[in-house]
Amino acid sequence: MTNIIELNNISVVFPRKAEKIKGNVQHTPTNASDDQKTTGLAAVSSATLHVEKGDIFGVIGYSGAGKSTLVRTINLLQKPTTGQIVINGTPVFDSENPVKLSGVQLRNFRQKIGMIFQHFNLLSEKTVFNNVVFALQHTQQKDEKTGKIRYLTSAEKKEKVEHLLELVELTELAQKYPAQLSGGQKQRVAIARALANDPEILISDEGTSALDPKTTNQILDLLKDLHDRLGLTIVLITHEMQVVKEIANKVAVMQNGEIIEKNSLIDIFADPKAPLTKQFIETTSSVNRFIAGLSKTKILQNLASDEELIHLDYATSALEDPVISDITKKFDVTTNIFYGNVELLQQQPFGSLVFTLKGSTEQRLAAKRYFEEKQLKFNVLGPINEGGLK
Ligand SMILES: Nc1ncnc2c1ncn2[C@@H]1O[C@H](COP(=O)(O)OP(=O)(O)OP(=O)(O)O)[C@@H](O)[C@H]1O
Repeated sequence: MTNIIELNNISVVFPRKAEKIKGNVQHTPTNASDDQKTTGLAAVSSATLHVEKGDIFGVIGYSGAGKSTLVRTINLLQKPTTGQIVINGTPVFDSENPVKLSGVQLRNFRQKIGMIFQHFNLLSEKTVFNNVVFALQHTQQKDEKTGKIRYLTSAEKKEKVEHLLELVELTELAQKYPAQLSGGQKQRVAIARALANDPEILISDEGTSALDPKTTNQILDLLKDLHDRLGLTIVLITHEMQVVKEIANKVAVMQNGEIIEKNSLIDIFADPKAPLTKQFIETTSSVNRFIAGLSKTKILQNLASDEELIHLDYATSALEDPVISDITKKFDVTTNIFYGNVELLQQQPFGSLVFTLKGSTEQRLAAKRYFEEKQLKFNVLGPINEGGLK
């Protein structure tokens, strides 16, 4: 697969205006100039992000981590201080070998990168139809008869907008104004507008953050559907791991202007390295809360002498066997599930189970060896020794 977006060693240093700075980003990038080191605050430090065509790349971090600043460099809404940007194989920014883009080139390049925002940014005095058609005002195409480049005709624009509104299922609301729409509907208008110039890349800057959970899922389903149908590459900024989990295939975690971890979604969830990544993952699962609450239950005290309480994570990349039913058949153990949350991540089972394993010492050992063979992470939560959990 080819990289459609390459952000290489990007740093963005803003002039030091303490009152404007939300986070505590006190460091400067190693490749910043001496001047920037003394006068600037680094919103992004030496960040490298490669996005392949067709990726849905989630960029996650808390407020002030530098996500928006980094992602806004993709369409040069934010100029990096240092680094290099290559879009679709064409360098569009390089601090070492400056790239000169004319106003028209810059506009054409930006038109191919759609963007949606948390607060939709619709024009309140324009109807849904006119909000979308607005994005076509500078659009040009080759005239089929004359071969000359010209602006779209009104009829062409109308046809295009109608098609876009159909894509986002808003045909009936074409003549409504933003104030008459729900948040989800407003974001659909913004998506239609973002797609007006047939972009290959769509950037969502907290596009679902202002929406309730049900509407968030509907918008994420729509984005996934548009990704599949139009072959879009999507870069999704969010502070919610659940959003990433729903649709992304890759993830980058940002903290203090740096990308501290990046990987495929499955590998991030299966083997998170940074403490912040672990924290984000924990927000999407309640297994740790369940385990922490065990002491308030009688589950551990009530374990029989031939019983263990097991916490097992489904987190391997190729797990298809029904392991629980396997162990009961193969090793004649019995199980009782107390907690279970297994879902599909990129079509692979992922989640956790907490269950008792009952049988002779040998049978239980054989079952645990089987988990090991399947490369499943597990730990024994009980019985409790004097020293605490075994
Ligand atoms: N134009 C600017 N001038 C000065 N500082 C800025 C500017 N834009 C952003 N910053 C600062 O850069 C840092 C990173 O901000 P950024 O908006 O990229 O973070 P974020 O992770 O997207 O957070 P949020 O979700 O809150 O927008 C913050 O400390 C912010 O205050």
